[in-house]
Amino acid sequence: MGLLQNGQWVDQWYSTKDRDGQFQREESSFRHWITADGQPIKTGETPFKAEKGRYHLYVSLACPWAHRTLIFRVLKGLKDFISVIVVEPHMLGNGWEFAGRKQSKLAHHIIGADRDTLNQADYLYQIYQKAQANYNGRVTVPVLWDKQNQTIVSNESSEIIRMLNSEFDQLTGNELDFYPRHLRQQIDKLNNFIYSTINNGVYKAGFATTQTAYNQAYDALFDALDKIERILEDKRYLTGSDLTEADLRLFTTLIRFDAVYVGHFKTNMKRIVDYSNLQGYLKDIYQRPGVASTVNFEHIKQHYYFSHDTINPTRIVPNGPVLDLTSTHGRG
Ligand SMILES: N[C@@H](CCC(=O)N[C@@H](CS)C(=O)NCC(=O)O)C(=O)O
Repeated sequence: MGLLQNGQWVDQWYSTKDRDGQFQREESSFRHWITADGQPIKTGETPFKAEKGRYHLYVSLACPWAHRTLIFRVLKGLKDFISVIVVEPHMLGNGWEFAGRKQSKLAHHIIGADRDTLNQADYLYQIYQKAQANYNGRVTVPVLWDKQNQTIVSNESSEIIRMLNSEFDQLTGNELDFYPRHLRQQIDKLNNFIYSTINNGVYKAGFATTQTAYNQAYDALFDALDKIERILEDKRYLTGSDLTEADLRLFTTLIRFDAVYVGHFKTNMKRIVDYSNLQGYLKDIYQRPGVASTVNFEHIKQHYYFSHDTINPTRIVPNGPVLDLTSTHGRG
């Protein structure tokens, strides 16, 4: 894996040297917004109007951030409006790759990964180069691509899901609102807490290169899970009886937890199945129509165990665990 430096691909792992062994996620670079009427949210910004067939998502089925966008695409009835291409789960020397001829020898094709039939790229970094020839930074999924202007609208999942939540409603007629005005403050607060301790917290534990950095992340993560377990004691979802963005953002980490993070990232004080409220809540969301179709455990496990060879040098991908996500969730 690597990054683009002045538009050139450089194979390089995350550096934790200057931060006492702590992993820090880089800020996303493409931050434009699609709007319903095509008016940019800030004056002078490039306009991107919500239109059927104009936009495209490049995703990995393994990635929790990309997963958010896939869930919103399904729940907001956008499958016929926004197309999708899935990268291979193995992220190696060339970063994210598409299925096809030029695939590196080590990475192998996993069912469910696609060729880039839209831009004919072999690697995701070529999509970034196409959008900005001298781009500097990491090459991450998800990418929201504009077919009309041949550029990246956004590579920030938290903002992509906001656009999908509201800006296409006039076209789809789907007015489900996962970020309702009256809950925004509460959702934002939950998001901040869950992002730093849980969503990114598992990575902080897994990518730590000192015991102290790992310990800090581990403690904050399990304190946070205990807190969420208590919130879910008398509420079906985080803010009450309605599913919101905060739940969907938490879900993509919870669904990977027992399958990957417990072992690979050493977040092993407890599994999600050991928490009665969290496990029921996880199943409840998984069983919502459309959600299970966005979950691919083969891509999830292949990605983490195979790509992070500093953590798992043998690249052996475990066969287990056996997960039960379809039995009654009991959260009604
Ligand atoms: N802030 C970004 C983060 C996305 C992200 O870090 N994606 C990971 C995969 S889970 C990635 O593509 N990493 C490649 C890299 O860092 O080089 C978002 O939420 O959209």
